[in-house]
Amino acid sequence: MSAQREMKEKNPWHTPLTIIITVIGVIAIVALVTVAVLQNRPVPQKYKYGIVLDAGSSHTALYIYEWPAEKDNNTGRVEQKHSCKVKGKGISSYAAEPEKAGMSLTECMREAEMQVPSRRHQETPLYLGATAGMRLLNIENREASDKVFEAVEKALQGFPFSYQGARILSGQEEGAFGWVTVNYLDDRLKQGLETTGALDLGGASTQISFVPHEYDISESPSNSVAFRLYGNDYNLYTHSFLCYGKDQVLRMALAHQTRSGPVTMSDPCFHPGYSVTRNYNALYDSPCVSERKPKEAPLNFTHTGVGNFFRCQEVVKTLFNFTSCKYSRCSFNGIFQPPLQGSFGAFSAYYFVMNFLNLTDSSIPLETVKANLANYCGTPWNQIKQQHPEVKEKYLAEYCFSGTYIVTLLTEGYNFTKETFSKIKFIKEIKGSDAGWTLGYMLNLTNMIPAEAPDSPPLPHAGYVSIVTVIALLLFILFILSLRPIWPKCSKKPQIV
Ligand SMILES: O=P(O)(O)OP(=O)(O)OP(=O)(O)OC[C@H]1O[C@@H](n2cnc3c(O)ncnc32)[C@H](O)[C@@H]1O
Repeated sequence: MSAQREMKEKNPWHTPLTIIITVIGVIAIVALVTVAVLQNRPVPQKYKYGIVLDAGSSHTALYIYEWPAEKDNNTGRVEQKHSCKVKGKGISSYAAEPEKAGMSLTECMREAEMQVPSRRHQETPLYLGATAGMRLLNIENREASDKVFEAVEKALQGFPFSYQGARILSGQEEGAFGWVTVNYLDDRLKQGLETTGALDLGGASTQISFVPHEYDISESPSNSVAFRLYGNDYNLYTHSFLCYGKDQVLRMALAHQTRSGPVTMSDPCFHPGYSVTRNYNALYDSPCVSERKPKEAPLNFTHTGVGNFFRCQEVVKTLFNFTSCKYSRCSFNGIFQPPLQGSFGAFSAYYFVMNFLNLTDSSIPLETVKANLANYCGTPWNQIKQQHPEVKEKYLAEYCFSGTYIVTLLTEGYNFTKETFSKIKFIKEIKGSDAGWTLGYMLNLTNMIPAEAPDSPPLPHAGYVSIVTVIALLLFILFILSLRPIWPKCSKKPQIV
């Protein structure tokens, strides 16, 4: 009989109910994990672009910025993708032949056409902001300044971008947007950290911007800019000194030393052995010095170097007026300045000059900076030229003057002490983007920095998917456990069917 019976071991879990529950559970988990994986797979990033032309006094530079396309609602990071230095001088130098100002931009604009994907050309905003060179031309000859803008506009409209206009930035805007750039790139604005001040030294103007500790805005309203960024309020102090950029201040120093119209001038700010012939008309051809032109002067004068840092500092100090101040405190020329606060980023010519002189390291004490400058200025011109054959001779000749000016401006002008001097970082760029006003200008015009902090979901996406998956698994296990009463009983004996 037992031979006719078929004996089978029956697995107690093999009931239809448990099989169905298990299959559904497994499908659900696979589905969840698939969704999680698909949601988190890296998708090719799409970018949007913006172009800003910085039409400075000494030259024009083009900057292309990019940011993730799906995040232009204030959360994506804007970065510099490309920059192009326009060949030749700044647009203000084309006052006599304005069309050439427009033409000068062509090469960099063509580069921009290549850099920005063509499907994005039409929606890419293009701005041109002019600074102190055009401010001076506008003061000197309004008509010529308008003509330069006309030519530039015409040239820029010929490119396929969304042209948003060309204008002169006020000194206040230049200072404030430089501050925005530095603090945006350092992530200080989004995180609500103490901000860094911005020191910008151009060719024709210089800017100082920082958030003072205790600050009575009403003392000098024209020096204050209020911002609300990412939910934080900032009362920024900013001032731009026209004519105190590196090139114009040199003109002022030369004008001061040639005020009696000499044939030969010995200059402590230039190396011993340096000697060039300069033209009086060319030197005084700027609103920064034109009124001081000596009545009786020869056509040219011989500019010779003596190379003495301390005497050069005395010359530079004569360019600052410390006698009148109608406010509680001033920097120079009767301009209000509250006490300095926090650390500073110094860029543009501050960086070019201090980098050449190997003085960008903040740990170098102020006294050592001065001693190095004294040594550098005293070095004969021939030796300097031999040591730096690769550097443009115009720049090379001026580093002694510019270094002396920088130290004097910072200490005597802005009142940095030997303690606070070490809080200045000489920088060219931050995280791959150049320090300067252009990025801040574009962020402002495209409303890319919101006044309020954007509401962000409490969890990042990946965290959210993981938590949902874990909870689903737990629920599934609980469900299985809740079915315990109907679980088949295990029997050790084989069942006979
Ligand atoms: O803001 P404005 O005043 O209009 O001037 P800019 O925009 O032309 O000024 P930049 O920051 O481009 O340059 C500042 C100055 O530094 C000079 N410069 C540029 N590169 C330099 C280098 O390598 N060494 C020394 N000086 C340099 C340049 O000629 C200017 O006089």
